[in-house]
Amino acid sequence: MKRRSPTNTTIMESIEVYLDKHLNLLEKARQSELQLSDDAVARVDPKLLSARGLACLNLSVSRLYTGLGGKTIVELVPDSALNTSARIPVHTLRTGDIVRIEEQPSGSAKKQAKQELRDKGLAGVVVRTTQQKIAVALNMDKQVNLDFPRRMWLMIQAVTDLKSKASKDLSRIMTISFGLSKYIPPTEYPNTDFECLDDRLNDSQKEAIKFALKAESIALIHGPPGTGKTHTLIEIIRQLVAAGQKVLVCGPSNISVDNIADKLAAYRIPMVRVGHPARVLPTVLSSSLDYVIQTSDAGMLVKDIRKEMDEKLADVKKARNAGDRRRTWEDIRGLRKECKEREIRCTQEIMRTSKVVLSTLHGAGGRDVLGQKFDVIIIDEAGQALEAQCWIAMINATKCILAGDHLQLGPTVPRSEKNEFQELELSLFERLIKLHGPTIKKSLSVQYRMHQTIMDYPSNSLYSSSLVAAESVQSHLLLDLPDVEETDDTKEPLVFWDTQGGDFRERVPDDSDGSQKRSFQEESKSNPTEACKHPTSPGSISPSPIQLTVVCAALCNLHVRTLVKAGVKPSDIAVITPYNAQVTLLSDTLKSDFPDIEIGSVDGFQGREKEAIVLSLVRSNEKHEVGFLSDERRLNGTKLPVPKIGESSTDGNIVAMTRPRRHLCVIGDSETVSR
Ligand SMILES: Nc1ncnc2c1ncn2[C@@H]1O[C@H](COP(=O)(O)OP(=O)(O)OP(=O)(O)O)[C@@H](O)[C@H]1O
Repeated sequence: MKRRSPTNTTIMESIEVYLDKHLNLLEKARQSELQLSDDAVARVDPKLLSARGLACLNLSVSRLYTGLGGKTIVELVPDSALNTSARIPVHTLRTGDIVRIEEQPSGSAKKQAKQELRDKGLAGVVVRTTQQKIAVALNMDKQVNLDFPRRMWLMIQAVTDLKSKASKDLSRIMTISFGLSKYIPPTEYPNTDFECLDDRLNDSQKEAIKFALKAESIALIHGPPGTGKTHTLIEIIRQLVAAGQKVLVCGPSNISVDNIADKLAAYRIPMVRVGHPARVLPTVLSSSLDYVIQTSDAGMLVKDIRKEMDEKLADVKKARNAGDRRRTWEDIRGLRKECKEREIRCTQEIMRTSKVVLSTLHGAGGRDVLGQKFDVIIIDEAGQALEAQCWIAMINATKCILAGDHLQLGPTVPRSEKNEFQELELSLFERLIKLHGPTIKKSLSVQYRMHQTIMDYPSNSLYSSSLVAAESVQSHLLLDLPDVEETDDTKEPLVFWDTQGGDFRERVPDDSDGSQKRSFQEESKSNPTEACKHPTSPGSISPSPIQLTVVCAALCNLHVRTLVKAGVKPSDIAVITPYNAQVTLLSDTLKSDFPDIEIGSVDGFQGREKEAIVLSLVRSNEKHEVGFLSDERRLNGTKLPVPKIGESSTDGNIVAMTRPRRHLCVIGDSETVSR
């Protein structure tokens, strides 16, 4: 029998099938997201949302003013008629979060009346939170309303474009991505044509840089945690700019883009960061498009218009009747339009002259970036991006460099009971490696973050023991930091507080309100014992930091306090937990004493590092259910070995375990987690 190889026609057909399937899943995901956000915000009792830290109730408007980019900012404070305290109750809202502001219906209001109030609500982005106020930039302009369904819509557009191109003019990147062309790696790197601008680069980084610069159309850089992926990309960007090329740098999240912008800022390269200023790191704000516009000559004119808008906004309050009010709003709308038009002209000029443009992958689908021509597109954290997200930026590209680690958290897809979106979890980065094998990538191997002991577990379980700890970090400990005393904790890189056997069952909120709350409960567990402020009997808990020791009680608070007492700065510590409810509880108990401590979720901490990480795993129940922790995505597609007490620690969050530099403390029930 003769073996036949597939013809181009059959391959084209299979590409079409693949893209159609993708489109179908994205559309379903969009519908499901719309429904979910509806469920979460519209149908769940606001009190329940507030108890989860996802909403703030009983606030009133204290001020309206115009902020960066001509956006109307509304400042909210506790309503004195409904609150005894001037402090906003504990919540998890952070700068950059997309929120809705709605008038609160009275408890007795009819369902329809409540819905009407909801429909009148406005979306916005949190620009500032303090204990006394929350400021929100209102989204008057639909363009900037990048909520999840809209982001899905951008992805659907990208795949639709891809499908139409697939039938006529496929670029080289596309033929490689769909297996129509073989990947031919740039095999020769004459040393003469490459001189590093950064003399600290190690050999694997230099190899990856040469590979990426030489590649004709596409190159992948695989960077396990702390191996200097961002560092390597900075050198690539500097080299490209030095060669007169224009570069678009993207990532799936704001933080992935800002990590690069932050480091690039030191080299004074003309760059601009596109995106909502409230969602940009403060250190990057001076490169943000809105800021650059504001400080330009054209921006000065815009500033005057904004001043006039503020005066008009103040006039709205003073208006004597509905007619006056309507006319003032019309004036404001006119001024806002003028402001926008001037800003668009100014934006085009800035985009034209910037050598480096940075934006999220979704931002690349916005009008500021669309229409610009780039020589190279760089995507960082590509292992975390949905394939469709990458195509938003790559659709017209002639050369792409993708950097990432497909073994860390993959793309986040909407949850569904039937697991129907699982196929979307395969990132383009991972698919390309599967399609073309290791020839399409170069891997970085020296890590500059973790102590050797912290590194060993992720290295052995995920990276075939290929990671090497740089000399500068392999034995560094908390006690080596200035002003830190030597204690049992500060001289240990790895501590496991095992709550197994102790009476530390998790708290499930009262379910008196019916089944609609179940998903919230399932998503958000808290374990008050792990988070409690005053340990019940600290004397009975041996704080001896023996690696992976079984102790009766493991208390997150106690551990943090012990570290701080030994001289570790709260700003060098982060507490990570997979559940929002635990974040709220920990914020409640720790933040007032240590405002600089970071408390967050596993997903939110990807790409970050701290000297010490306390990982609170929460789950501890009779049935030994691990729920979220057993999520394959969080296990990076790798089956974890069952831990043997005293031998190795394990949890579903290896990613979180790769964030500390000198000290990792894992708190959890070894029996629950091992199952
Ligand atoms: N060649 C090098 N020499 C010395 N330090 C380095 C080198 N490369 C990177 N580093 C340092 O290693 C740390 C991690 O680098 P970077 O943030 O670029 O890693 P990463 O791979 O992007 O990390 P992750 O993806 O895990 O967040 C940084 O502190 C960086 O300064």
